[in-house]
Amino acid sequence: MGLSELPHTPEEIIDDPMLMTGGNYIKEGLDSAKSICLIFSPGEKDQVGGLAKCLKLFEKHSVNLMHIESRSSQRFPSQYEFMVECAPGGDIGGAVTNLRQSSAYFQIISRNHKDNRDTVPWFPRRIRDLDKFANQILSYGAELDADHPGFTDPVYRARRKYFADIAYNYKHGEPLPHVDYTKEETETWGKVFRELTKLYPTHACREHNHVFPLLIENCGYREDNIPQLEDVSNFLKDCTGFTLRPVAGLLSSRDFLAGLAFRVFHSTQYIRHASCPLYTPEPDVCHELLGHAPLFADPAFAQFSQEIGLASLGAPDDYIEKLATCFWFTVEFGVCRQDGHLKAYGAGLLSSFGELKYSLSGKPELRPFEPAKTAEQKYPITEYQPVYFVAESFEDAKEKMIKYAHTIPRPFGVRYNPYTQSIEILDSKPQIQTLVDNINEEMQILMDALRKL
Ligand SMILES: C[C@H](O)[C@H](O)[C@H]1CNc2nc(N)[nH]c(=O)c2N1
Ligand SMILES: N[C@@H](Cc1ccccc1)C(=O)O
Ligand SMILES: [Fe+2]
Repeated sequence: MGLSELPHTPEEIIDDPMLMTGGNYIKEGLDSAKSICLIFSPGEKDQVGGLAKCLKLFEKHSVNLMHIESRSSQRFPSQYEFMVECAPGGDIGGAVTNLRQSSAYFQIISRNHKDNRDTVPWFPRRIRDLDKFANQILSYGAELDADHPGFTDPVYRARRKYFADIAYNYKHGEPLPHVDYTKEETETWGKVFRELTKLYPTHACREHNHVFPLLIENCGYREDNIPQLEDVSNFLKDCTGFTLRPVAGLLSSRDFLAGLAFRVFHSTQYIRHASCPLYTPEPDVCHELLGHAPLFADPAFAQFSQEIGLASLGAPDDYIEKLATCFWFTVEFGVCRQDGHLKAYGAGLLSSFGELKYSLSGKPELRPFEPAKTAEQKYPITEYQPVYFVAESFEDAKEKMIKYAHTIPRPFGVRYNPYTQSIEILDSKPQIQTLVDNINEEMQILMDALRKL
C-alpha cells in the first residue's frame, strides 16, 4: 500500500483540523506486530509545515505509514511532537537517517526488535494500545502441549472459541462482557472453590486471607457462582485503580508485564476442563480470580506490580526473560515465611488445590529467593514446579524484586500519568521540571494536612 492509498493523505491530515488536534488518528489497517514507531520533533526552524516535510521524506523512501499522530511536545514546550508508525518494507533506514538529521528530538521504538538491535522494543504508551495484544496469545496444541485436558473435547473447544472471540473483540473502555456459565462450568468452579477455601486458612499468606472475605461480600465469590470479570474489575478499581481486561489465553511475558504498567491485569474468562479441577496447565478464570485478584486489591501489592510493569517497558528481550522468571517464582509461584510457617502467596499455587498442597508438603526443593540467581532458573509451565523459592516475608520478596527490576538498562526513565492513562518517556529537562513542580504541589498538600492534624 503506497502513501497515496492511505485513508488520508498527509495533505488531508494537515488541512483537517479534526485530524491535527488532540485525539487525531488514522485508523490502522495493517498488522502492527512488525511496525516501527518513530517519535520526533522537527527542528525549531521547521515548525511551520514540519510534519508535511517529514511525510514527504517517507514517500521519497517508499515507506508506508500506518498511523500518524501529533501532540504538543513535552520536551520543547513551544513545539510539536509527532509519532508515526511505519509498516515494514521500503527504505526505512534511509528515511530514518534523513529524518534524524533534521529533528530536534528523535526516538525509534520497534515492534520487530530482533531485526533492529539498536532500537527500543515497542511498548504500549496509551492504555488503548493494549487493544493490540488481543491476538498475540500462546494456544494449546501449538505452543502449549497438545495433551491439554480439553484438546479432544469438541464441546470444550467450541466454548473456548466463544471466550476467545470475546477477548479478541474487546476494546478498551467497553464494559467487560457478562458471561452465562453453564451448569458444568459452575460445578467445576464450585469444586475448585470448595477445596481451595478449605486450604486457604492454613496455606495462604496473611494478605490473601485478609482480602478474600471482601470479594465474597462484594463480588459474588461463592461456591455456586463464577464471579463476573466486570464486578471484580469495578471492585479492584475502587481499591487500587487496577482494572481487568479479557484475554484469550497465556500472553507473552512482555505483553502481560506491560499491562501491569497501566494497572491493567489481563484476565482469562474461560474455565479449566471439568476432568481435572485440581490443576490446569493454562491460566483460567479460577487462577485469575482466586489466585491473582485478591492481591491486586492490596495497595502495596498493586504498586509493586505496577513498578515491575514499568520496569519491563522497552527492556531488552534477555531482561524481559529474567524479569518474567522472577515474576514466575514470586507473583505466580512464590512461597514465604510468616510467623515461622511456610505460606503460599503465588497465584498459581492459590488457584490449584493440587499444587497448593504439594508446594508446602516438604517434598519439593525449596531455595531462598535471590533475584539474580532465581532469574536464571528454568521452569516448566504445564506441570507442578520442581523448585520453589522462599522469601523471608512477603515484604522482602517485593523489595528484592523491585531492586532487581531497577537494574534493567534503558536509555530513559518512564512514568505513568494516571490522568491521561499514558506512559511518559522522561528524557528531557522540561519534563523533569514539570515532575518536580508536581511533587512540590503534593508537598504543599502534605504540609497543609500535617498542620491540621
Ligand atoms: C510474566 C510472566 O510470564 C507471567 O507468568 C504471565 C505470563 N502471561 C500470562 N497471561 C495471562 N493471560 N495470565 C497470566 O497470569 C500470565 N502470567
Ligand atoms: N496451574 C494453575 C494455572 C496456571 C497455569 C499457568 C501459569 C500460571 C497458572 C492452576 O491450576 O490453577
Ligand atoms: Fe498468573
